[in-house]
Amino acid sequence: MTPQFLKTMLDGHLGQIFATAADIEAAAGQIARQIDDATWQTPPLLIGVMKGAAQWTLAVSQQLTIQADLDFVAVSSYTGTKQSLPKLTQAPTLSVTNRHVILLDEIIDSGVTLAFLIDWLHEQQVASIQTAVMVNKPVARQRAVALDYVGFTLPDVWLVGYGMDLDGAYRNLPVIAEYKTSTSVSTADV
Ligand SMILES: O=P(O)(O)OC[C@H]1O[C@H](OP(=O)(O)OP(=O)(O)O)[C@H](O)[C@@H]1O
Ligand SMILES: Nc1nc2[nH]cnc2c(=O)[nH]1
Repeated sequence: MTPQFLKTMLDGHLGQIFATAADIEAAAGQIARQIDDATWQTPPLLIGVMKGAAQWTLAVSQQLTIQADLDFVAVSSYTGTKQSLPKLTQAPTLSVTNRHVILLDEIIDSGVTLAFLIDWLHEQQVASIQTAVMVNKPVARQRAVALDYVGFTLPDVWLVGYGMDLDGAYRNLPVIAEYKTSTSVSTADV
């Protein structure tokens, strides 16, 4: 049974629900355990990629039991479902030089955003970079990016919820859901 409010909010565009809030918290917890168990010469610096990665960054960072620093960058490259060149609209406030950075993003799709940020972090002379993504959509990859921690690997459909948007909407949905660009009326899931 799909909560009625999701159907109402997405108004005929709701497709498959791939993960609930509980599934996402559990995936974030497993990743936090792996980060806990890794060997760190200095506390890692977690950097969330705003806006979309806000929820994911907190889900992972709040389940860590080791000391870690937390910061954010803002990058924007999508208007609707169309991508343009990524722009760094906000740099981290902490110094990243010589830091062991964990980049957290809620989704990797073409890979252009994370590849751009990884290049930028190398220019700032970080000590190391790891990546932790909530969703890996590998089908349309254009830039290869090494993924250290992955929550869910999903098909090539437009996703919304848990930070993922369509023109700014739906980020607050507590699930990862498919947004169908063509509307359909179904009674199967009522
Ligand atoms: O792998 P890619 O194809 O580059 O896509 C991934 C990026 O797309 C979204 O960013 P968006 O530009 O929509 O900004 P947002 O975080 O503000 O939603 C998302 O937050 C990722 O950062
Ligand atoms: N919201 C959202 N942002 C993306 N950026 C790249 N792929 C996606 C996607 O499927 N959904």
